[in-house]
Amino acid sequence: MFKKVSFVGAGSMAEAIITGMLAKGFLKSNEISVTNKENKERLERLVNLYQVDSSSDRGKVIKGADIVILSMKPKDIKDALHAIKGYIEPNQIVVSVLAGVSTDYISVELGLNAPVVRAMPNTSATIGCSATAIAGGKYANNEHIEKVKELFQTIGTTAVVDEADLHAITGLSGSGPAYIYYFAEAMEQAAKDAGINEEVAKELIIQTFVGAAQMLKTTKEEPAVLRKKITSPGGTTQAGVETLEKYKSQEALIACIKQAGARSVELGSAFQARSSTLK
Ligand SMILES: NC(=O)C1=CN([C@@H]2O[C@H](COP(=O)(O)OP(=O)(O)OC[C@H]3O[C@@H](n4cnc5c(N)ncnc54)[C@H](O)[C@@H]3O)[C@@H](O)[C@H]2O)C=CC1
Ligand SMILES: O=C(O)[C@@H]1CCC=N1
Repeated sequence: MFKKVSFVGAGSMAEAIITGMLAKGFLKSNEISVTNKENKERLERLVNLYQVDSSSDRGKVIKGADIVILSMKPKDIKDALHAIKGYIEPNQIVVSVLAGVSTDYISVELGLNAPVVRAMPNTSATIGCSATAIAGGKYANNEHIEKVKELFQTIGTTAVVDEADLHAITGLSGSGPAYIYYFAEAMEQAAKDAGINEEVAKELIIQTFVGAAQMLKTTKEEPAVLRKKITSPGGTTQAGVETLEKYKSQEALIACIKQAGARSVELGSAFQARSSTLK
């Protein structure tokens, strides 16, 4: 069991994970400790909403934690690592949810052989529905990975992957909910254009997403097979999908996911360059 989990960075991803862990009763509020950079309001928000412990004293936040979760933006990682490296205790697992930044970079900047594990969750963690990919760095053994898995299982499903795959996975399931919301926005606009009551449209759209996701999960049928079952020859679905094809929508979505993965590589390579100049 965990005694304490600490967050360095108190933004939306930290909040999503905290909400999920508390909702599952994985930890009590006072077993979660959070620190942030300058944004005091963010810290206050988390303290007021979730009664977690917080401090601007990084040593205090990190002390006694089983897991220290790094949850700042990639641009802030170097400063953050330098500010905490003096406080990391032996056997503490350092978990990074940052897009692109490698475990090697984190180990080099920390200057420690601490076990570093990367996790790529998504914001559905807020309601216990994240899809989290997990990869261990060179100092992380199976036991460390299992512990991190245990934590992230409280906020959804987990999959242990090779670190090299995390770039593509970040573009797929880390950013993934945003693509679904983008699609939902388009459906809302189409309903509005058709003069459908906003509340009615919202409910219909949400249930359409939930139902389709449940169909994929429950029937385990291929998406293309499920789609064909809806598509009557010469019917409405065919007319709709043909329009999607006219706009090359599938190509656009594939390019979108690849581009997001490529951005993760780009973010990561900037950090690789910096760490190797330090060696
Ligand atoms: N938002 C998302 O859907 C997902 C985000 N991520 C990753 O999570 C990380 C955080 O993303 P968000 O929570 O969306 O960002 P955010 O901007 O909401 O939060 C980042 C927080 O880190 C704090 N911070 C900056 N420098 C710091 C330092 N030196 N020490 C302590 N705290 C510091 C900032 O004050 C801010 O509150 C990013 O690296 C992102 O790649 C991963 C998966 C999904
Ligand atoms: O947009 C980003 O960079 C982060 C990583 C995955 C989701 N959000």
